[in-house]
Amino acid sequence: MSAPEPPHPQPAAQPAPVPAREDAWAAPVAIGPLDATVQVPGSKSLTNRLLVLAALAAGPGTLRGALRSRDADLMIAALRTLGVAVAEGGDPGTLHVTPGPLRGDVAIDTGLAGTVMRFLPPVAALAGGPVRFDGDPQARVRPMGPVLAALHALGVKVTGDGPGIPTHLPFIVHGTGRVAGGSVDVDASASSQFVSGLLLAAARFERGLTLRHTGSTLPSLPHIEMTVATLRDVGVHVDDSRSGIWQVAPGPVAARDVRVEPDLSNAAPFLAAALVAGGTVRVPGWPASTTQPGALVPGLLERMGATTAVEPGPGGDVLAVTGTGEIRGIDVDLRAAGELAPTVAALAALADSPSRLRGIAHLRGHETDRLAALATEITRLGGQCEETRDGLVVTPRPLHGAVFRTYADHRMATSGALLGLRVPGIEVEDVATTAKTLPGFDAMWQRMLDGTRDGAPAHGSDGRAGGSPHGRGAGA
Ligand SMILES: O=C(O)C1=C[C@@H](OP(=O)(O)O)[C@@H](O)[C@H](O)C1
Ligand SMILES: C=C(OP(=O)(O)O)C(=O)O
Repeated sequence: MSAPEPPHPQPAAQPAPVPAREDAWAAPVAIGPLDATVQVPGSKSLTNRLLVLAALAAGPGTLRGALRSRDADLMIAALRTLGVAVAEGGDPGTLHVTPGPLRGDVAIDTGLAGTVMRFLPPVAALAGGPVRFDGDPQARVRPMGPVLAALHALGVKVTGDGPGIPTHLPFIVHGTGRVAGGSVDVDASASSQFVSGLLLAAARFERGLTLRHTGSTLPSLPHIEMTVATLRDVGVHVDDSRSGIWQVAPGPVAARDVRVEPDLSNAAPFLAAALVAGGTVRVPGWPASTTQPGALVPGLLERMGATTAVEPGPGGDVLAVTGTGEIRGIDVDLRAAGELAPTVAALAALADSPSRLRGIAHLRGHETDRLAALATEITRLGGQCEETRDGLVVTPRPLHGAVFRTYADHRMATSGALLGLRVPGIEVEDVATTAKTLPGFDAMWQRMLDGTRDGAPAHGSDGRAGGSPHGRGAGA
């Protein structure tokens, strides 16, 4: 590993032990190698982009395999509030979206969803009146300024509780039914979602949009590429040939019938579990090509000691990750895939050598300050994890059980679960926070440990492995 950066100023005291809350979840310890297949629901990022595009489309469209979780349901509720009809099909993952004239004089609850708070203000600018946005207390500290300043620069009135252009929730976007569009500069170094939100609505601006990123760094580029790809899939012309500049032509958004890929970032902790416990974890439906940053998961896990294989399955490719229980430290720039940092940090705390995670200063504006949260909670378990200017340095130490605080952050909860596979006595506070993107996470985690598939026992009463071409619990 290269020389670690000097640590960011740390609190002098060790984190105090916290008493277990009644809702704390005793993370199960793995008692042997895993052999499980985990069916992961639809991608949050794709579901919420496809919902927005369906709402802006020229006619009714359908999403299949859509995520149903707090973030997705907040998006659905917000679109309904704006006058878009979203109806469930035969199963909850099928959503029929019928656009309508966008209504003003309404209020939108963003919860803690970055995709809702950053993607919908440009849509609200197309509504026929003021749209008020507010969210969870923690949402009120997430950065919003650049997207609101961009709307202001494009001629949209945006007001907050104080003077000037607001930089945080709550705020009001004063829709007039039209946005002239044109050129705008945006500093997206705090979140790629500022770019994605503006691009998603831009084809409906009269002159389209030319957006230039002005900041020194740009996180989550795959998520911007996902935005561009989903726009092109609905017939919108996007020129991204110049680095840091995106040009969206004005024009209709086509209605589509689309299938949502599984959420590869949510697959990450399950696949990482194979490194911690040893054995094999498989995720069916692994896309052959994708713009999801979770595409980096196999390579990252290989660098940390796993072997990976893509196997053909009845419902498409199955990614299989196999570990021995030995984990290697890693020095990695996670700028492109900050969502994976909590999983990598948990693995790093269990590794046999130090790790350095770089390029993720923007995680300080996620669901919580994720760098501080990870450093505090890994330290609470007896580990050593220090913040740097743009990441974390993790030095493995023997860990012990404690309450693992989650700060309303779903990915803190999944990190705690991963650590708990090896460290007895970890109690994950508020595991229900995983409902942000993965409701039922704790039951899925237990099923993975039981080696079951979709709740079915892995072994029949005769003790033989359940029938599938891939061994116990496998199959799409
Ligand atoms: O556009 C998206 O769907 C997302 C972009 C990323 O945001 P940041 O660029 O703010 O990290 C990512 O972390 C988030 O979970 C989802
Ligand atoms: C940062 C995340 O979410 P959000 O979409 O709320 O930004 C995340 O899911 O890791």
